[in-house]
Amino acid sequence: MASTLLNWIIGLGLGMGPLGSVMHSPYVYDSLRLLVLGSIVEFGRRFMYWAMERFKIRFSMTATFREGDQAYEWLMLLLTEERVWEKSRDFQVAARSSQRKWGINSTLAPPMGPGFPELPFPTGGDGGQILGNAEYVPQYGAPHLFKYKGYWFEINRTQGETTFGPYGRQSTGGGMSLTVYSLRMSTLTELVESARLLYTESSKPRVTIHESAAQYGGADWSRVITKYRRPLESLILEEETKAMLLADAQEFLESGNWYVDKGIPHRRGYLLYGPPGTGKSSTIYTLAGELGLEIYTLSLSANMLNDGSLKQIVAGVPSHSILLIEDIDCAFPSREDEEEEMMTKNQMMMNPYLLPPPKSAITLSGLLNVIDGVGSEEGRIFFCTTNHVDRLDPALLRPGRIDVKVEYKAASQNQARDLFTSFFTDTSSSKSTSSSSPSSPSSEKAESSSPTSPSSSNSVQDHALRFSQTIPQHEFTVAELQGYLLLHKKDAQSAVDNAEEWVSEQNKEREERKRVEKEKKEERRREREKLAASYSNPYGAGPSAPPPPPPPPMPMQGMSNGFGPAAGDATGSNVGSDSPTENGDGDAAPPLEKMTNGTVKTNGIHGHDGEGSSVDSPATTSSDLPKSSTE
Ligand SMILES: Nc1ncnc2c1ncn2[C@@H]1O[C@H](COP(=O)(O)OP(=O)(O)OP(=O)(O)O)[C@@H](O)[C@H]1O
Repeated sequence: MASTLLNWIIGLGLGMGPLGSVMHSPYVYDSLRLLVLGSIVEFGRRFMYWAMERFKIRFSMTATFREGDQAYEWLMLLLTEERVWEKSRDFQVAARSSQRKWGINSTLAPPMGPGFPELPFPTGGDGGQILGNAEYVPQYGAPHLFKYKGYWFEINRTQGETTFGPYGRQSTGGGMSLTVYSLRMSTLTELVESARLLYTESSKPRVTIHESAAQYGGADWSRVITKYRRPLESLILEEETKAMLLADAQEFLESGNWYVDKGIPHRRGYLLYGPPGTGKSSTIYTLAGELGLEIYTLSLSANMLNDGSLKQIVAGVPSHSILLIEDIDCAFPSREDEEEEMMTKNQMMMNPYLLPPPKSAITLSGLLNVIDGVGSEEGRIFFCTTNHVDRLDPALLRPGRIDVKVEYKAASQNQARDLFTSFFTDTSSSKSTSSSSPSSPSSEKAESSSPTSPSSSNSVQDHALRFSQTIPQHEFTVAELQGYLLLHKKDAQSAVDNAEEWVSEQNKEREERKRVEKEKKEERRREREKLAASYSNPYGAGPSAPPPPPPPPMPMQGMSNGFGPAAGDATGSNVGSDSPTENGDGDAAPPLEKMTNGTVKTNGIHGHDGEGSSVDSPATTSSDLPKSSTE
């Protein structure tokens, strides 16, 4: 029938026109038959494609999940659990790390290695076992079909985008598009809800930390790290401080309706301040584990960050999560930073080929707007940490932005004792049953959970007491003491015996560090003075005039951007590495433009003398507050 039709069409064509006789050649005839046949097949193919598309639109739904959003993580876990990727043939293999990658053998359960329980290894599509030290991440190039609860789903990778907007280059991660062949919306929502419940359940033993991709020019939270939940009792702080923080955050999360009724933004801000290594970050990770919240952490020193991108990134933090800005003082330049900046400016005036140091472009008002906007998401907790509270602007510290302030100090002798006890008390066998009630003292818990005999437990207590007596009050941080105890982790006796010597060595090292630091400061001061003199007298007149500046170097190959000095160039490295990052304490803190350099009066900040942390919370009554320690 089809052949007759084909012959008829061709015959019609051949019978007509002046070339009719030529066309009667069998070669031409066969070629034409092929051409017509090909056209019919192609038409049929296109028609089928068109019909399929119409069918898809009519009888399916498509949902897109963007990388960096929590829903994307839920979906990826569900797909991994459902072993959707196992038929993949294109993998990227990476060593396992705390960064979450969603390989086919990914899991939210404990990782592999000594001390961790053994995991059932998944098998590949061909039944071969997948060993657990590497992550096999499918490239998701091809669409995958899978069946879930009786419905067919199709999953496809969507590519990320890079856009150039008013705030510069911004890239968003890719994502997944999920097509479900069903007319019921509930098929999709049920899958998403199951994925969410699975995620919530599986992530309980861990704390999830989302890092902003700002330093790579991204505006999302696509880098995800997971850490083990830290038991509250392993945090060596005053019991009241731990209990207060936990109770305050819990109370806040439970009273969402109250905030709505009163028209107050449902937001709570906490500032943890004090020297490095005193447990500020550890406190936040521990609280996040206790409260079952995920952390979204952001560093203001990321070079690509500006007011616009900061706002966009923070807007992507979901409700019921913690926004953490570490080292918030980065946004407030110190006096040294400003002097360094001035020096760099002077150098640049004398040598126009010098590059300005890289700077973040966040303004104080931009930062405050973002913090105020944190409350627009329901139930968001905002934490910030700093080592230099005196640099913070009072506008940042006002209640409503920062509601609770906690001061961290170097370890007290009580903390040294508790640290020692927790270090040398074996709690491994009771880990699974340990509760985390905030109010019970850590030493009590350590004793009750210890499998050691009462006599060995007593000896740990005795050693702990002796150890704490050798550690001077508030001179060493918990991190430093932890570093020392790690050297003697198998021998409590030697930890006690060597403590005195360690303390005196540390003191000597500190003295030496102070001396070097002082010399460096002095050197920088002299350089500044020299530069200031040459700037005010650029022609070198007068007896004390500095030598004229060297001629500007010609742009050369290997220069950082074709205009600036080459890497390793003496002047260039001075600008690039020394001035913007080193403040007086040797901390990395690049100065940020357009920031006011307000000095905070810390009269609202209170301290405990005998312990390593203290609290100042407008929420607590004045009788709850420890006495004021500093002005
Ligand atoms: N109070 C503490 N209780 C238990 N561990 C602590 C405490 N303080 C410090 N540590 C230990 O010291 C290390 C560093 O602590 P952490 O990062 O919390 O300090 P930090 O105050 O946030 O420092 P930085 O200001 O540099 O971020 C961690 O390994 C942590 O286990």
